[in-house]
Amino acid sequence: MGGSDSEVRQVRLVAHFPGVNNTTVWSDPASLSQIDFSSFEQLARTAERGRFDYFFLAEGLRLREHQGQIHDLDVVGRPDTLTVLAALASVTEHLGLAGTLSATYNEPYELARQLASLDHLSGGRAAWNAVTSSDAFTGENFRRGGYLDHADRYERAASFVRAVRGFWDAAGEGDGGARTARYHDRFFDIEARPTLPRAPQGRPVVIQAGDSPQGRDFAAASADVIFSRHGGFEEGKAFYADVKRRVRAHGRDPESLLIMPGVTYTVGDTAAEADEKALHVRYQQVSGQTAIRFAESVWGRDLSDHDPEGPLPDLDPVVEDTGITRGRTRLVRDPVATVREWRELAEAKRLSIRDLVVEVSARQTFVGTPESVAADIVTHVRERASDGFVLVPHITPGGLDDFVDRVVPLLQERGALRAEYTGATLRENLGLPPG
Ligand SMILES: Cc1cc2nc3c(=O)[nH]c(=O)nc-3n(C[C@H](O)[C@H](O)[C@H](O)COP(=O)(O)O)c2cc1C
Repeated sequence: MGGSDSEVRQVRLVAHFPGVNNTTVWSDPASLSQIDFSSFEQLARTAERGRFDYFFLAEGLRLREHQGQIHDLDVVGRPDTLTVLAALASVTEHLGLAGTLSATYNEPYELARQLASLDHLSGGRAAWNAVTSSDAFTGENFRRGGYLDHADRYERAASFVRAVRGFWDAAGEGDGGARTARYHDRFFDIEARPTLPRAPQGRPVVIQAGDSPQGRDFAAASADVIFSRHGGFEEGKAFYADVKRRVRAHGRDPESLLIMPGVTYTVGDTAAEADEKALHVRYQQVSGQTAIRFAESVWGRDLSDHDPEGPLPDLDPVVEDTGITRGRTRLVRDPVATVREWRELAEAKRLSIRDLVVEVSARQTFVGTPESVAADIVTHVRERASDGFVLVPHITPGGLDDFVDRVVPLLQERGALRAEYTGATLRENLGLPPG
């Protein structure tokens, strides 16, 4: 991508269909169903109008729980990833279609076949976010696969991705258009021939999301794209440098792995208006009840008798895994240190529980006028804090409209975003080497 330093580096853009958490302001009348196809279609069409690289679905294979009850402060439930993407293939032409599918709970042959099918149906636009899935209780839904330790999940994922790629490669080779691919290791014992011809991309695009050293190495060894949480400028630069170093250590061209942090944004006519809007959105995202549940997940205790508009609980967190909140991907690793930091912050800024949760959990990455947001995005990519962004809107499904109408044209004027799609496949549009 990018080319010489005098050229403007191209910004890669991804539209994240909002998940079932409180990033979306579900109480806003503009927020519609997270299940109806019309919502997926609207967001995908908007992304394609904005010349985004791909549309992206996260996945949760079990409903979130809090204190043994379904966590129902936001919306609950979402349809199957591949089914939605297949339907979207018929209402879009160029947009990539990326689905999160767990390497812990699926089977390589089946998934390789499903992704190859999506690649055929969409004319070369399929992508797979190969996650390991982080919570043991999801494993209860999959008795056969069960749950694995963190390190085992990455070992299985590496073996899984190798097998999936092997099946993609075995298509179109050998007698009758396919050769037998064999995988025998600790996790798999498979000998199979693909049932489809070679996919248009050969190998559909593989994305990785996982932040530990093992996760980063897994991506450095085998992914085309990383979906990260490091959207801020300095943390983004540190993450970018770390991952590209790992990519080089695996003997790969650093440009062959794209780093795409998830970010949120608010645009306004003036900087002051954008700041005001952003703060308003944050308090809508974090209701009093949401703040208490968030605090409970860190303290590991019932805090329902606390006033969200009052001071932080004068209690120590319960350190052992109480399972009070299950099914979130973002868990605090060290509750004692986190609570200590929060106490200091709350005292210094005189924050209530709700103010504190707003402060630590829901800050938008880009806030400003369309001009300043476009300039910030170009700066992040130029300075290698990222190769682009996964935009997570706070309204479902219309939340990308203002970005596409107001920021995209400015990125195009600066030469940082394509005016038209030029590649035949997602891989080509992303500027990745052939699969
Ligand atoms: C940005 C990001 C997004 C993720 N999205 C999902 C998801 O949609 N579904 C899922 O099952 N796991 C998801 N995960 C979980 C990871 O696959 C992984 O299991 C978890 O982060 C633990 O690995 P780590 O210690 O390497 O981060 C996500 C992780 C990250 C960092």
